[in-house]
Amino acid sequence: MSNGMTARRLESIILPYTDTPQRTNFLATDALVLILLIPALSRLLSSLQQASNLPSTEEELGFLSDLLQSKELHALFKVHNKVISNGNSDKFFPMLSTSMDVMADVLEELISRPHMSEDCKELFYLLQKPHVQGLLCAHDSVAQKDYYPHLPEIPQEADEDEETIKIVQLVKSNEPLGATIKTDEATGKIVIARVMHGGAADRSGLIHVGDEVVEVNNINVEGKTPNDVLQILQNSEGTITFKLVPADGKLNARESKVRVRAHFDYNAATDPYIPCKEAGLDFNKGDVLHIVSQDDAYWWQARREGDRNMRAGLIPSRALQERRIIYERTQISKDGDDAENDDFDREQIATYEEVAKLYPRPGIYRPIVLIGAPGVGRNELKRRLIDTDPDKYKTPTPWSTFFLFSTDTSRPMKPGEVNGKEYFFVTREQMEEDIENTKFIEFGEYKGNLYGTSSESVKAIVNTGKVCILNPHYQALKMLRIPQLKPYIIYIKPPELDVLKETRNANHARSTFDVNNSRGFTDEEFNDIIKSAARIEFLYDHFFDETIVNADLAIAFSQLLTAANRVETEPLWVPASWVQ
Ligand SMILES: Nc1ncnc2c1ncn2[C@@H]1O[C@H](COP(=O)(O)OP(=O)(O)OP(=O)(O)O)[C@@H](O)[C@H]1O
Repeated sequence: MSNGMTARRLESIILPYTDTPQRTNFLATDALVLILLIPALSRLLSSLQQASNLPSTEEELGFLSDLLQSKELHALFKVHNKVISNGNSDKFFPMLSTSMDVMADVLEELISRPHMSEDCKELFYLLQKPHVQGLLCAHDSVAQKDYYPHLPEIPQEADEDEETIKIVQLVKSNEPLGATIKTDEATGKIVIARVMHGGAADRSGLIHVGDEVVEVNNINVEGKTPNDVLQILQNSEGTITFKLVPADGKLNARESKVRVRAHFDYNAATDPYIPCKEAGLDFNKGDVLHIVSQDDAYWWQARREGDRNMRAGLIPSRALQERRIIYERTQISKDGDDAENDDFDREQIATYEEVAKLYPRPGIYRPIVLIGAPGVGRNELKRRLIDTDPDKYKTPTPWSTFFLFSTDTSRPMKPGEVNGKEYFFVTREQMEEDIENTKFIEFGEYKGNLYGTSSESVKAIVNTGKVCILNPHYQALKMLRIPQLKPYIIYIKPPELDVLKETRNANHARSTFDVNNSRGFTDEEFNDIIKSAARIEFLYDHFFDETIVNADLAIAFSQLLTAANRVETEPLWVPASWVQ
């Protein structure tokens, strides 16, 4: 990737002085940080006791001295220390950090009900009590580790003639500082390039992006490179002191709440463009990421959802990743070896999709959609699922055109056929009009008649409190994946070719490529299944909520049952627009 993509901006992570000279990486290395707040306060207290000659009033000194000795302040410190030490323990880990949002969802859900049971009424009443809300709010603050003091900015108007300097003392602890430095291109000075959200520097509230580093341990860093500064840090022992010129009036912004699902794998170590590899966050396709900052157009800060590490890492922004994909595609089409793949649907560039949690709604079940290559076994799995509870799992009745009493038709309504049972019968004109108006998820023509599945039939099943199960053609996905239907999409993947052949032949599987279903699959058909599966994955894998490999039928089916159960009972990530 060249051609003016992003100039690589070199940054160095501020690493602590370590006991061992090898600095392996950002995450694994011992580090400094922790503001010497308590020792500083004790020092202040003892100097106050000796400082009768300070130019302050008796009253002011008395107040300060009382405050510092007060039981309340000491109790607060104890709580603070306890929270910090518990925060480092694996025993205590919040299940979620957004209980206020859940509460709002529950209230909204309750209020929308025409009738409320006594239990619901009590819950509704309780959740509105200020002390319950206060408790949940406090819970979320602790879960988000939002209890560090955010110190006010040094006033701009103070000492206009003098440069304001802040002195930050740090001590070694078990985590990295969570900040990077670079040489400012305009001034040539060393500045703080980035403060990682949730990292030690961020939580201290004392180090901000743009702060100029003047001295490190009394060594002036003017004219030095970031690497020289790292060297000083590495050679230092014990407490370390930074002398910083604060950046102009800014506090670190609060975290954004955006969650995205990643549609690509990312490995910072192999990314030549990341400004600081050690600060990168690796992730896999399908991971949900909490984007905590989008301040930089090219490098976002993110945490993996559910990760206990509160320090954010750098990931490529959507804009940057899209440019990379476009560039890669132009390279591929230049090489001309992938012409087959740039047809329909590849206009979509899947990078990140904003997601939110959808909570199960009693009596309203998400449709389950089985997608896969023809012949892979979707009908078989669907049939087995329906057999477990035919009252609960329903498949939509298809629509068909017919020409009643006409002599030249191929599909008259047969005697004994009931409209709405095997098919909903409709005139061709009506069906063509409905297709035009995108009322059909999928449709096709067979022997002169149109057949199709309408989104209304899916909705009808959902509205009667049943679980709708479908196995449409994969091109139907775009029509299905809409907020009104909220489907859960399971991709049924074939196993490796030899396992596919072996399992199907052992089971005397009937080929679906044969209209009469009267023979087994040929080798060519097995190959076609594998080929078309690869194509479906290439085009649509960013739509899949889950993948089940259909090797052993019993195992695949039990995975499908588990998935169906999960969809009914667990909050799951869906496109954010579905829950707004
Ligand atoms: N895991 C498996 N092991 C052995 N046989 C299987 C397995 N899964 C499905 N089969 C058999 O393979 C054949 C084709 O399966 P099925 O009809 O479910 O395919 P399909 O994906 O619905 O195909 P199409 O989309 O073309 O209708 C059936 O005879 C089925 O019993």
